[in-house]
Amino acid sequence: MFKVIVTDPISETGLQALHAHQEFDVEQRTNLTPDELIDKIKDYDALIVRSQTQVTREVIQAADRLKVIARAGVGVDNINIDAATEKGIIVINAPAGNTIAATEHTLAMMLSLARNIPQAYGSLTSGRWDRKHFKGVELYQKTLGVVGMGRIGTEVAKRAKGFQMNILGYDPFLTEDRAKKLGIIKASLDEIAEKADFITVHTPLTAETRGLIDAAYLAKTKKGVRLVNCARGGIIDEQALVDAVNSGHVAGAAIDVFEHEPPENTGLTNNPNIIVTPHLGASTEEAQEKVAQSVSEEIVEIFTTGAVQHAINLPHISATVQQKIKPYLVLSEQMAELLMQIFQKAPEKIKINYFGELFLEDTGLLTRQMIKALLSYYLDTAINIVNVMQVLKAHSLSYSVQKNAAHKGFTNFIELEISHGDEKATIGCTYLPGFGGRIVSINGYRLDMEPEEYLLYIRHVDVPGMIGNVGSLLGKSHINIGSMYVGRQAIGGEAIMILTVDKPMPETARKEILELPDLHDVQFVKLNVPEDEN
Ligand SMILES: NC(=O)C1=CN([C@@H]2O[C@H](COP(=O)(O)OP(=O)(O)OC[C@H]3O[C@@H](n4cnc5c(N)ncnc54)[C@H](O)[C@@H]3O)[C@@H](O)[C@H]2O)C=CC1
Ligand SMILES: O=C(O)C(=O)COP(=O)(O)O
Repeated sequence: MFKVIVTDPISETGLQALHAHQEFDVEQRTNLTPDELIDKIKDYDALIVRSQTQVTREVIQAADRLKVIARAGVGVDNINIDAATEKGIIVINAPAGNTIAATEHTLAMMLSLARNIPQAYGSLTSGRWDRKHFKGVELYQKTLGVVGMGRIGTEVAKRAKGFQMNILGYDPFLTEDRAKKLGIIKASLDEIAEKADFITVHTPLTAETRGLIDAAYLAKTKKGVRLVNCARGGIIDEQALVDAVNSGHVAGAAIDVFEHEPPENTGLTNNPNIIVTPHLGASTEEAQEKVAQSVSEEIVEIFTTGAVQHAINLPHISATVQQKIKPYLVLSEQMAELLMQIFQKAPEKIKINYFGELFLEDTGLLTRQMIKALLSYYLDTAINIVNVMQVLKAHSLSYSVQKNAAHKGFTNFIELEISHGDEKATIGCTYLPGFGGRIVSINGYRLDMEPEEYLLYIRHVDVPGMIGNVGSLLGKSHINIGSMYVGRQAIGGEAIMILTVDKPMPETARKEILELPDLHDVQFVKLNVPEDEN
C-alpha cells in the first residue's frame, strides 16, 4: 500500500486515478502547520501540493519513505529541489494543466487594469456613482511586452493579438523564426522598456529572474507604462513598483502573485492604481481538475511501472524515447552489477559507450542506471537515479559517455568500462527483440548470456575436465547448474566460465573450487532480476 498525502486544496475529481487504485491510500490534510508536516511526512510515499505548502529542506529530511513530491501546477519554487534530489526524491509537476487558466487571468487582469474595473466596482458598491475617475485606456494598437515566451507567455501573446496589440516578446529561447510564426517581434528587455505600453511577465522565479524588473529597469520604461505579474512574486521588485507607481512614472499594475503570500507590502495592496488578486491564476474548475488528474496519473505510473513524464530533477525523456529505452533499463543495471562483483574494486573512472541504434536515443536514464548500480555496491547512501549524479560528484568520480553509430556486430550495443588505477574491466550487452537482454562480452571474452539472479563467474585455463570438475564440486554442495556460458581467447589459453545456479553458493564451496588446478578465480554474483522476469 502506497500512502499519499495531499496538503493543499486539490480537485477531488482529479484525484480519481489514485482513489480508483486499491494500492493507494490518499489522505487530505490541508491545514497542517510546518511543524505538523515535518512530523507526519515520514509515513508517506508521495506528497501532493500546490503553491501554499512550503516543502522545505527540513520537511524533506524528515521524509524517510517519500519517493515523489508532486506539484499540482507549474511553479516549483515552494519546493527545495536540491534537498529532494539529494534524498533521491522525484519532483514532478503538471506543466500544461493550468496554462489556459493563467493566460485568461492575465488577460482579465490587463483589461481590468486598463479600464479600472475593480476600482469602479468598489466605488459603485459603496454607494457612489462616479464616472470621471475611472476613465481608462484601450489595448487596441498599444504595444505589449511579454517577458517569458513559454506556454503561458505564448498563449497571452496570441490572445493579445486578437485585441490588435503589437507584441514584443523576450525569452532567451525565442527564435526569430518562432516569433515570425506567432506574428510578434523578438525583442530585448531594453527594447521592451523603451516601447511597451503594457509589460507582462511569464517566467519562473529563479535566481536570475528575481528582481528582473527592478528600480533600474522601471526607470528605463516608458512613462505611463502598466505592468502585469501573474507569474511569481519577486520577478517585479514589489517596493520598486510601489515607488514607481507613487511617483506617477508607472500608471498602474495588476498583481496576482506576491513575494510573501499572503502579501505583507500594504503599499502594494492598498494602492488605488494597483489591482490585486490572491494568486488566482490557476484557480478555475477546469485547470484544477487537469492538474490534479495529471499528477495522480503520474504518481500511479511511477509506483506501478517506474515511468516518469514530468520530472523536474531527472533528465527529460519523452514518452516515445522512454518506450524505446525501456528494454535496456534493467539490462544496463544488471551489467553494471555483474561488472562490479567480478571487478571487486571501487571504480575511479567510468566509461560508457553506446553503439548502433542507441546512437540516436536519449540514453541519460541508462547512464544513471549503470552508475547507480556501480556506486550502490560500495557506498552506504541510498542511491537512485534521481540523486546518482550528486553522489558521483560528491565522491569526485569521473565518467564519460560516448556514442557511435557503428553497430559493433549488433543492432544496439552498450559497453561499460570501469577502472581503478591501471586495472580495468569491461562488459557489453545487447537487446534482442523477442529474446531479451544478453551479456555479450566480459573483459574481451565473447559470450551470449542471459542475465539471471545467481551466477558463478570463473576464470581458468582452458584445459580438458575443468567444466566437469567444477560441476561435481557444485553437486557435492547441492547446487544445481541452470546453464553454462564459456568464452576463451585461444584453445588452451585463458578462459572464463559463467554458470547460472539456483541458489547462493556457500563460501566453503567457493574455496573448494578455488583449489582446483588451473583455476584462477571464482566469484559468486547476484543480479537484481525483476519479479516478472524470474
Ligand atoms: N498565477 C498563477 O496561478 C500561475 C503562475 N504560473 C507561473 O507562470 C510561470 C510560467 O509558466 P509557463 O509558461 O507554464 O512556464 P514555461 O516553462 O512554459 O515558460 C517559462 C518561460 O520563461 C522563460 N525564461 C526563463 N528565464 C527567463 C529570463 N530570465 N528572461 C526571459 N524569459 C525567461 C523560459 O525560457 C520559458 O520559455 C511559472 O513558472 C509559474 O511560476 C503558472 C501557472 C499559474
Ligand atoms: O501553477 C503555478 O505555478 C501556480 O502558481 C498555481 O498555483 P496554485 O496551484 O493555484 O497554488
